[in-house]
Amino acid sequence: MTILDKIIERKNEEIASAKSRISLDQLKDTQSFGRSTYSLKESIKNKSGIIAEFKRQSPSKGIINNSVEPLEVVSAYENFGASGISILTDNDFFGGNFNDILSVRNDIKIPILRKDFMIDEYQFYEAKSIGADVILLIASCLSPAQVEEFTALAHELKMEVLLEIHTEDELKHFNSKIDLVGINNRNLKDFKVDLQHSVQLKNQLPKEVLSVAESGIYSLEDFKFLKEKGFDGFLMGEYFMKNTNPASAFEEFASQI
Ligand SMILES: O=P(O)(O)OC[C@@H](O)[C@@H](O)c1c[nH]c2ccccc12
Repeated sequence: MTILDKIIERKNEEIASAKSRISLDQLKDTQSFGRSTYSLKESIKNKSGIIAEFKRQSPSKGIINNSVEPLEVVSAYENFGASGISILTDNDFFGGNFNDILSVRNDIKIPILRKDFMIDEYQFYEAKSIGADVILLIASCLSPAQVEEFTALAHELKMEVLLEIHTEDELKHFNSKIDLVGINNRNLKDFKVDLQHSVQLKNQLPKEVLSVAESGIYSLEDFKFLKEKGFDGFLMGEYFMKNTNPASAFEEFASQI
């Protein structure tokens, strides 16, 4: 059983228990009041392209940073030019929770990506109710038909979709309704990072599609390499979060690009 299988198994239990507390019908009545929606497609074109991730821990790295508050970190990311914010809401494996989005959404005026393992329509209503603008769909957890169905649902709820792929085979999950395609430089099965592989995969996507390089961007050189190869967005978590002060790490990085 891979780590991804374990995460999905646990996610199914988590969703079942959430449904027993709040039914889908009840959830549908919950509005994300007081927050306008922001487009990542727009913001990626107009700013640095960096989607900075608030990430406390991960299965591959263990604890990354357990002593910073989401608002102090993500508002600095916004101020220093991030195109968007990614916030992990998976608790068991990544140490995140809904409150990490709830506690920042009224102060953040750039798109917020709810980063989780989306496998059930229930989670899309949850995402909307906590104030997310963008949803991640991971191809390796879904069928192409589910990707289509969930994309339509996200759009109905006025959220954009970032489809994450990692293999050539997963290119078949792409459809023209998808807003952005993320290519994960990290293989979720063995955690290996390969930037060249991502570039090769990107070149097989239609030219006009907005592309995001995800994970394992650990230096200015990595960033510049991927930018040169035509990526529009850059999803970066650990590089900033591993510092005692992620905000100043972001500021320094942003001043060099
Ligand atoms: O911390 P990194 O290596 O910069 O990676 C960020 C982000 O890409 C990574 O957290 C991620 C990419 N796809 C995911 C899917 C689920 C959970 C996490 C992820």
